[in-house]
Amino acid sequence: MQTTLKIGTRGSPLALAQAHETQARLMAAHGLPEDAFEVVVISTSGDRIQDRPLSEAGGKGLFTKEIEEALLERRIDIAVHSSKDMPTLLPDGLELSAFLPREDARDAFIGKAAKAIVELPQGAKVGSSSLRRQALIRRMRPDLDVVMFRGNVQTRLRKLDEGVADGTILAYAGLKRLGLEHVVTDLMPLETFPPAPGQGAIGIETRIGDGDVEKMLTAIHDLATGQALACERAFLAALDGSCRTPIAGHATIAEETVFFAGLIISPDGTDWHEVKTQGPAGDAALIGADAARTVRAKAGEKFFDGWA
Ligand SMILES: NCc1[nH]cc(CCC(=O)O)c1CC(=O)O
Repeated sequence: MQTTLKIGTRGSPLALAQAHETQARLMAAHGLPEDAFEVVVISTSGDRIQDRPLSEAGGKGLFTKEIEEALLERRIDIAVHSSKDMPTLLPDGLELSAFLPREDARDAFIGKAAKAIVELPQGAKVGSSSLRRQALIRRMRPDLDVVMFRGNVQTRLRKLDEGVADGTILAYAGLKRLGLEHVVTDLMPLETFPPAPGQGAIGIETRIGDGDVEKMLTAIHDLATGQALACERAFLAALDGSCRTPIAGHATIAEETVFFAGLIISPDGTDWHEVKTQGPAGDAALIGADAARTVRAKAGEKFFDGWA
């Protein structure tokens, strides 16, 4: 009997679904039994903080710190994450070494009476705590009342039932992975409501130089998703850190070409700058970083004043 591969994950229903999807793909790719793996649940600060927006509590990294410590201390062998929640800079010694084939990257609207944002009456309440979603909602419908909304899908659906809000927006990918796509009443177009960099892609973090684990992951790595993510994460990295601006970015790969669309938008949704670009998929990271320079130049440094 061989040693088990320890898969580290948060304990939320979505995180567990992602860990189990990773396990299932590894089992299928290598003909391994279920007990060749152990799913190790790790609680993170992001799971414990429920009373304020994560952007206020420290933002990215809140869902990953404790899991990365476990990885570095060899209590786990791989860490399964929502790529969207991953900081652009990882701790020394760790890397994102594989991505599973991306799910639908779009945001989904869940409405109660109104089935789409355009159908909401004047002044209706839409719940979201994501800076990007808040800004994009305000851009579409400045009249709406954007209210702070956190918690898992079940909590949010209950809040909708209780009338705390008339609608909310969540990642379609997460809802699908939870088998909850039936609650979706509308899908937001990529062009007018672009997703967060990394949305819909499961990323697997490992210790740099862990050859056995890397070899194992090669069989389940999706090349196109990896290239798209390299582009989106380079875009984010080149903008991040210097500002807390809502950022959207989405790359697709076709015929060895990466197509990227990125957006930065003021939190009130009144000012935004877009970039659209393409290039060889092998240069995905360069193209993402270049797109960040382009959009930053378009916006001017003044754009970042006030919320930087
Ligand atoms: N920050 C929470 C988070 N991280 C990843 C997802 C969804 C799954 C994904 O994007 O892969 C979600 C929930 C949401 O945005 O609805």
